[in-house]
Amino acid sequence: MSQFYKPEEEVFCNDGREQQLLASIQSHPNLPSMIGVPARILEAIDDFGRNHNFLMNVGKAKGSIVSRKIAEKCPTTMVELGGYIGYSAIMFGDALRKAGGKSYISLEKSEGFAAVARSLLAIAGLDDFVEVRIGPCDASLRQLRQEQPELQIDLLFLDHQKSAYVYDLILCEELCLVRSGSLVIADNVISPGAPGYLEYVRGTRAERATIRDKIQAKQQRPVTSENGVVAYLSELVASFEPTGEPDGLEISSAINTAE
Ligand SMILES: C[S@@+](CC[C@H](N)C(=O)[O-])C[C@H]1O[C@@H](n2cnc3c(N)ncnc32)[C@H](O)[C@@H]1O
Repeated sequence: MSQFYKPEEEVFCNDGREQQLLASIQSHPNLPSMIGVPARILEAIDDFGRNHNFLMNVGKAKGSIVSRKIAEKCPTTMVELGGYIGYSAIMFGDALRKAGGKSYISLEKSEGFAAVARSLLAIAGLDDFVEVRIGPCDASLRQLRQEQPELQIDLLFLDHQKSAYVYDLILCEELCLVRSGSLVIADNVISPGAPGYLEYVRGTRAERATIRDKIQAKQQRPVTSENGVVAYLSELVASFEPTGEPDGLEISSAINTAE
């Protein structure tokens, strides 16, 4: 049996595999031992990815790096952009709950994927801790800000459309959801890559202001001040996709250099 997921092919999601995954877990002979045990559900999802069909999950290698960061930082609130079938929400929701966190919010635009995620989170016993919100994440982020004016995202996990990372991070800054003290972790910065995002988080203050101005003008968004995020201390942590392909996470701490 391979240790890696099946390779990613041209069609890599939304062809019924997500519902097959859920059905395979719901009819699994070991289902009783998975109920309320996140690690066992993750193992069953990984089994499906190895033996049946590729799934675009963060996977064990990169996931354990993020879980360690959660244990170190003990965030109160964590938000992920791009939840898919709930693999990262199960892994990181479990880590966050163990670290004493209060809330994990998973933003997913597809109703079908979100439905699978909610079912798997319920089996894992995390449905009262992880909230799955359906819709494009920019709209969900605005909605979150309206509902919770004081909310700060302590740990933001970016794992949706790679070209949207930079737009949505800037939106989080504009909404003061990401501010000094927040940690931002971006997946897939090597494969398939997110060059515009890396340019932003690794840029100087002036370079970041130029990128922000361009985006705000292009999207006709109101130009806002920096909200205290003056710089990111950013590092690439090399790792692997669940298929075995090299990849990496960009881990960026938002800091206020005036502090
Ligand atoms: C790579 S998958 C996420 C994998 C998940 N984080 C995990 O590791 O288990 C990317 C997901 O982002 C979702 N997505 C893409 N663009 C989005 C957007 N603008 N808002 C919300 N979700 C989005 C896709 O539907 C897909 O489910």
